[in-house]
Amino acid sequence: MTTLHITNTSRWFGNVVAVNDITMTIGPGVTGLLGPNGAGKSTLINMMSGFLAPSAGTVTLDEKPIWRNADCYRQIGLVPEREGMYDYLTGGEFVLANAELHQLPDPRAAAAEALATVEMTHAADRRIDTYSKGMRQRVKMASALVHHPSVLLLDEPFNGMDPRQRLQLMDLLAKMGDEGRTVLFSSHILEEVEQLASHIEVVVAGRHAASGDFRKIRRLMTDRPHRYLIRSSDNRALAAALIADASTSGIEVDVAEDALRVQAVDFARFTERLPSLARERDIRLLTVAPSDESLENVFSYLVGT
Ligand SMILES: Nc1ncnc2c1ncn2[C@@H]1O[C@H](COP(=O)(O)OP(=O)(O)OP(=O)(O)O)[C@@H](O)[C@H]1O
Repeated sequence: MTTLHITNTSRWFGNVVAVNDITMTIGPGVTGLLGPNGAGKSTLINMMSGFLAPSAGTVTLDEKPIWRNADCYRQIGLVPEREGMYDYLTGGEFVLANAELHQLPDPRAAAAEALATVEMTHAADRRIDTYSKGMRQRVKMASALVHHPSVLLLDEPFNGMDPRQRLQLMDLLAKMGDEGRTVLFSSHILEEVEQLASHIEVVVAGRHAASGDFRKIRRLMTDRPHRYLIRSSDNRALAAALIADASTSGIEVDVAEDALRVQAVDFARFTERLPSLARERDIRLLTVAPSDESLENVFSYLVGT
């Protein structure tokens, strides 16, 4: 069993605080690290993989600090977000180089096995600059897996993959999680995380926003107050009906937009009541659009900013 502990960890770059006093534990199975762009996910992953020292706090693997600890590196595989590959090598040579760096007893066999795991054997002798983005991603994955690490860290691994490649990678990660490996992947796409990880850690603006079961956190997100932009055949009559209903806490008539801006406090009740309130008054609903659905807003709600 391999467990990563991040304890009161911060990392700053000059006066930018990328990670701000985060404490979390990542155990065996698949964990999703979710957060909008710039939240600090890559910085966290780089500290977990030993590429970056924490400015404060500790990052440990089974109680041992990871920074400058070669024993830990042997247990960790990293699939970085950046491309940064030697394009003039073939995929096979690239994976082999990593097998040799790890001083594996039979680097060729290990490289061949890792390439087979990601279904890249057929393209192993082609230069990396002829690969598609998805193929590059798979070769990076093979290189991270070549030494059979017990911890696999992946930074935005699904970026640029087509749906089939995405499913393949999801299956592979799920299998590794089931085998008892500690797998952590970052993403800013809720649906991606939902499909693969039952346990998630949410970071927003460098801070730890939520941790735990995906469904619990999804419910928190769904239950938050929502804002809508509504256009109808009679905005003022609809506004009067909505303000009398307990599902709504605020309404603004936006004359310029010829619309209503509505704050719904009870999401489930609001989505059920709005159509009936309109129907009862012969009002036609023309537009009902959420106006605060960006991930940043959803996440900000979780951290209470
Ligand atoms: N080497 C660096 N020097 C200066 N600032 C940095 C450095 N690395 C990261 N940052 C800053 O730290 C913050 C967090 O960045 P980080 O890349 O960890 O976020 P992220 O959640 O991975 O975002 P993305 O999904 O866009 O990669 C950002 O404000 C970023 O600009």
